[in-house]
Amino acid sequence: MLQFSSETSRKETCFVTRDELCRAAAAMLDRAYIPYSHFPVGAALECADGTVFTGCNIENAAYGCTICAERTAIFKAVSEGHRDFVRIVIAGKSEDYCVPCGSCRQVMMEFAPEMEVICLNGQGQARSFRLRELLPYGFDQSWL
Ligand SMILES: O=c1ccn([C@H]2C[C@H](O)[C@@H](CO)O2)c(=O)[nH]1
Ligand SMILES: [Zn+2]
Repeated sequence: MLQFSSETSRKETCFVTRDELCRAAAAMLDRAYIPYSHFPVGAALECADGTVFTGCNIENAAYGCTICAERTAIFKAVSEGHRDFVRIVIAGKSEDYCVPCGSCRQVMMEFAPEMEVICLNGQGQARSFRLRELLPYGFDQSWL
């Protein structure tokens, strides 16, 4: 868990700039455990109160046990009592913007259907989406 203090601080809580959030996501690329794919991904998730949770992808010899960077960050947040997500940055190293997989989109939909998803490529360029754009007609609690 990270708490940033910057000039963007509002009220008594600390809020992170988009740039800081992008840097936090990119810094997680070095933590990725990727002996099989060699495809590092980093993530930084901002909660409504300004708390930031980071994550990386963690692979396993039983490939299906692999967890994505986004879900690492989200599950860290939920397990610490945070469910109100504002935005997530996903950082990759390739030329293409690193977009979230279907499972991660579904997990984001559970908690924050209106959240912003910012995808970075290896050059640090960003492309921003709304989760609803990435997962139209997503399945949620309203169906149950
Ligand atoms: O958005 C994504 C897409 C893929 N991966 C990981 C899973 C696996 O470790 C590697 C290759 O799929 O990248 C993520 O962490 N996030
Ligand atoms: Zn994923």
